[in-house]
Amino acid sequence: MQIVTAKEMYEIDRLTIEKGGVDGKLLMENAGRSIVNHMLPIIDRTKSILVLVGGGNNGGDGFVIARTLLTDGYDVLVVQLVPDYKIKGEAAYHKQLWLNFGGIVHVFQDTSMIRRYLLDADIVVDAMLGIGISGEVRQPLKDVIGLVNQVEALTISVDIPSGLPADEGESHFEAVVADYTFIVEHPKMSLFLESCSPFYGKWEVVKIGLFHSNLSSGSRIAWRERDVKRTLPKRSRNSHKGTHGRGLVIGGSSTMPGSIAMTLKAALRSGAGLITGGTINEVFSSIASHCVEATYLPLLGKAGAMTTQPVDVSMYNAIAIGMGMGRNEETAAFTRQLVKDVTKPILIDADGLHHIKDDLASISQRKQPTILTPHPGEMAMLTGISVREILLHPFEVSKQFAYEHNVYLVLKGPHTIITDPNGNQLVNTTGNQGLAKGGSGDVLSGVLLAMIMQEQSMIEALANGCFIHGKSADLLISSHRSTEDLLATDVIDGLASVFRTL
Ligand SMILES: NC(=O)C1=CN([C@@H]2O[C@H](COP(=O)(O)OP(=O)(O)OC[C@H]3O[C@@H](n4cnc5c(N)ncnc54)[C@H](O)[C@@H]3O)[C@@H](O)[C@H]2O)[C@@H](O)CC1
Ligand SMILES: Nc1ncnc2c1ncn2[C@@H]1O[C@H](COP(=O)(O)OP(=O)(O)O)[C@@H](O)[C@H]1O
Ligand SMILES: [K+]
Repeated sequence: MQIVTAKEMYEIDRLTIEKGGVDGKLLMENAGRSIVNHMLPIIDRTKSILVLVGGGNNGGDGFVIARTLLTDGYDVLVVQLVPDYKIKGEAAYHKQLWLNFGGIVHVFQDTSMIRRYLLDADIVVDAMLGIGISGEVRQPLKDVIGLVNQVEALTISVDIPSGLPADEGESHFEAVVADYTFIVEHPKMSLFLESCSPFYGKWEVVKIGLFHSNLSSGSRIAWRERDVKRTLPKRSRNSHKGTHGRGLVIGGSSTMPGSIAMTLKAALRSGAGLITGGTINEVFSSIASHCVEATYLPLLGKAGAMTTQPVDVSMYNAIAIGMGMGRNEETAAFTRQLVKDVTKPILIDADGLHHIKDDLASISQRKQPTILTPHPGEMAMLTGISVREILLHPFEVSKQFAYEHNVYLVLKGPHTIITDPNGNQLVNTTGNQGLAKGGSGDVLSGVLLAMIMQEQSMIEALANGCFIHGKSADLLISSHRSTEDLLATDVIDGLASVFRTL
């Protein structure tokens, strides 16, 4: 499912009309009708429906929705928020159809009129502003958006909640807080931004028959279950433990022994053939009892943390480093040296990211894939860009960084963005706030390590790992866990139910 900017969406519209020969009026009809089909399970004939129509094509969709519902016997009222002369083109055509079919258009007079209609409505269809918004919302729409957000009625937004930007980078907006949004054809970038996603409510993408095209701006795809099912390698009946990779996890320190244990266990639970934990002597005993299936590589420690030493990694297919290592300077030097020497794919997380912060130039020279898995705070530390700016432009910041440093970047969050060194991006669609707890990242690293050792493209392996990790949390909170009590170790246990369905 391609994620688009407003500009890309207009380009796809244009191609559909010019190359595909599909009339814009037909597309609008398709959009309105498809949205009604998606609305039917959540509305019923006893409810009164108010359609708020703006001056662009989003409003045009609103006229089609109103007509489709009216002809199906629903109680529908249309309020047009702009003067008649502003309704043009395809929207004017569909307004005329609405009138031909016996519909009435109530033109906006003042906010008290809107307040009255809103109080009488059970359902509000928000077709005021779509992806054509520019600048701050003007009056009277600004007030109307405020009123829509005050009333009890169920709010259904068409394509995008009115007032919300489609793209990243906007920090000031006033928008409808929708209960449902039916997104036309492609999710817009803002659906995956922390500041914007709550406005969408529950969402679904409705297909209207647009042209399929490869955008010149590179691929940006929402990674869903069907993608995982398509790309996840199947375990052969004849496989042996060596087939699924031999992985090394380096981490842990006297104060943080648990994190490496979680990474080891998660890797094993995600199909890795053989996993070794590289950690200091004083940590072994405490973690070995938690993960008896792993083997261990003793490393030299000083003051409870790893110190500089050579490590033979020749027998491993991939390495994960950083979890629970601590920030000691000798540990940092050890990490930097290892990352430089190792000619295997290497995943760097947590403290490991701090250690390589000033060594990104040598990372970009690596011939084998380097995978960095920062959360926004770690990304800020790596880039010198504030967390606020990162969250405002996560797609752009990720793309620049991955390209500049020749790395695979997994920028973690409610919508984790995975970027390859060419700037292709996959966005995870699973996970919930139960994961916002210590240890979730360690588990993710283990799942990712297992994935990258199995045959699949690197970016898909990372996206599959993120999907599986989030899905485990989703299944757990839909059964016997809550977002409050969910623990990282539960997410490891939950991996079984995810793999059974894939
Ligand atoms: N080809 C088509 O006809 C299709 C149109 N579609 C719909 O069309 C929408 C995009 O249509 P448009 O490009 O006409 O854009 P919009 O419908 O988002 O709105 C543009 C209108 O809003 C006004 N406006 C812009 N910024 C404003 C602000 N800050 N405050 C107040 N008013 C403002 C403009 O004056 C203009 O009248 C999509 O979101 C989608 O709903 C889809 O149905 C897909 C197919
Ligand atoms: N609100 C949320 N919704 C969905 N996933 C989340 C949320 N918060 C965190 N996560 C996921 O949980 C993991 C947290 O990783 P990280 O921040 O490194 O945790 P830690 O360092 O505590 O182990 C990431 O995979 C992230 O995507
Ligand atoms: K809208």
